[in-house]
Amino acid sequence: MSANQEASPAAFELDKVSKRYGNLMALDQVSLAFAAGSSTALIGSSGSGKSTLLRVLLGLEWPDQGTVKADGLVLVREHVLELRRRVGYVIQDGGLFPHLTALGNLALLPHHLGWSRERIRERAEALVALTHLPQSALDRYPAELSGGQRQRVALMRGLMLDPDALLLDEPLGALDPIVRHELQDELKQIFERLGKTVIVVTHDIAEAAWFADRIVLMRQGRVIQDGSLDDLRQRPADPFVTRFVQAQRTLGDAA
Ligand SMILES: Nc1ncnc2c1ncn2[C@@H]1O[C@H](COP(=O)(O)OP(=O)(O)OP(=O)(O)O)[C@@H](O)[C@H]1O
Repeated sequence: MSANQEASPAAFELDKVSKRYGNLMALDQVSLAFAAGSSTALIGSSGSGKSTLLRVLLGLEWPDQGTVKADGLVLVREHVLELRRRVGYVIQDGGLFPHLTALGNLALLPHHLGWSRERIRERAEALVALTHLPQSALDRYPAELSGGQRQRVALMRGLMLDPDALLLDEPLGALDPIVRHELQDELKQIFERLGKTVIVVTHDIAEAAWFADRIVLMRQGRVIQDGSLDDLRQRPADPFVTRFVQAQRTLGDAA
């Protein structure tokens, strides 16, 4: 995905996309565009369709109706493998293969693409520096890593092929508050430094606002509001937005 120019197409675009599982509308006429190089947070209650939206963008699920475009081109099955090489995908708990070391997990796709061992090691070491993973962790199995280290390896795996975009599905959901806070800082710096298109799913509105100026709030497969944190707080599009914002506890509530 090319640099952020006025004339360049959106990195991703959904046009009236619907996805149904049996009677359940996981996505209901969703239209959204994500500019190249932009960061967006998707929030919403459980089951509102956030993960499905990411999966549809990656061609892991196919809409029943509507079109998905990547870089201005309608996504078709023949292009999905090529798209996945250009888009890093990071999920909660990392989704690492337990029988492979961290380096083995990082090497899987590059090895498949014919990269040499030296090139893989070199890229992994560059990412160790970027993500602050201890070097020694590369040779450990996922069960021998902390939750934060596993998430760092998962992020490194998403970045191995230097993708144009990163889709992150609750990347920090399973972490303790201190590690989560640390990784929020680091991820934000990484996003800013790399300038990639980022779409991050989170349940936490403060985290959403930390990562992105643009917040898309979903409910029951629909986009309820698309704007800034300020828009959500000051100009809620629906009473649900206010309920969602107010449902996030702050320390002040406990005092
Ligand atoms: N493969 C599937 N088969 C059947 N139903 C599914 C499938 N995947 C998702 N769903 C349903 O579609 C709806 C949207 O799911 P999705 O995972 O996209 O929501 P979400 O907003 O990411 O939720 P959470 O925040 O809990 O992860 C849910 O009701 C879910 O149960």
